[in-house]
Amino acid sequence: MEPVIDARGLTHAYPDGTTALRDVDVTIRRGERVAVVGANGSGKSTLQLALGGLVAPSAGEVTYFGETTDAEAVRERLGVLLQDPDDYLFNTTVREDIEYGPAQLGLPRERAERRVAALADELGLTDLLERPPFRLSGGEKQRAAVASVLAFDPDVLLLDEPFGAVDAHYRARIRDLVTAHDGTVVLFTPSLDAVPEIAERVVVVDRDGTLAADAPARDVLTDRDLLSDVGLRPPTTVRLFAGLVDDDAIPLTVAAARDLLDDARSALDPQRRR
Ligand SMILES: Nc1ncnc2c1ncn2[C@@H]1O[C@H](COP(=O)(O)OP(=O)(O)OP(=O)(O)O)[C@@H](O)[C@H]1O
Repeated sequence: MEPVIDARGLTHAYPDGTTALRDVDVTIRRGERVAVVGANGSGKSTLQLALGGLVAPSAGEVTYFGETTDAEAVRERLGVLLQDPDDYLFNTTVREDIEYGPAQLGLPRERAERRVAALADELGLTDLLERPPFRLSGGEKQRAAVASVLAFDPDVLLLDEPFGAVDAHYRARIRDLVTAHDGTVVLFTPSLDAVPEIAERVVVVDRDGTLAADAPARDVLTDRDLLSDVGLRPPTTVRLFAGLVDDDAIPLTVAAARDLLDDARSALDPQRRR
């Protein structure tokens, strides 16, 4: 598949001299679902800003859709969810915030309204649409911010911590919306539990802002030494099953873990053996 974002030699130092990224090469291809993981302060958000064209890196270059290095030219194809929901919610009502993207794209009013209504329903925002965004709880704000990015159906989603403040119910809803997204998804997160259900490939940012790995999700998520070196904890299922089963049989999701335990129980219980 062709690259939708291709970054070469990205290095970024903030004005105070903090170097957040060092010589990062990463290619995101059409339709891929990639997680970028790393400890707090490793440089994930800086990488998201650089890939999303919201920060000009000190060195290196990002090419979009094999066509251009000008992020502004492809702005409406990139859905960038920043870490802080307050960065999105600036209109008078939640409805206006979610409608903003489709309106900018010139989507016919009726289609935009249908899309906003469907997302509001999915994310439990229907009764909150006429409220000023600053009168929302933390989780509600996060859900509204996610809705405002999904509303314009961008080709590429770059999502920094979309699950941060939300409860388990809406975490699952957001995960389902993201996995159903018919495009490319890059998820930036310091927590690996949500990764297996979303990403097939994982990019690991080390604490010094270099890349420590870029490999299939299973290889990274079961590599306890690598994760420990970069200051990350393996997903819960990996911590539970590591050493009990072969690495390539470790379940990465709760559903896979349940299946494995159920099979083990059937094997142990003569009544249930077929
Ligand atoms: N505006 C800024 N000015 C100076 N340093 C910054 C700025 N923003 C981030 N940094 C520093 O750059 C490094 C990388 O930060 P970044 O926010 O990219 O990390 P992160 O991996 O997203 O962290 P977290 O998991 O905590 O969100 C950190 O050392 C951070 O303190």
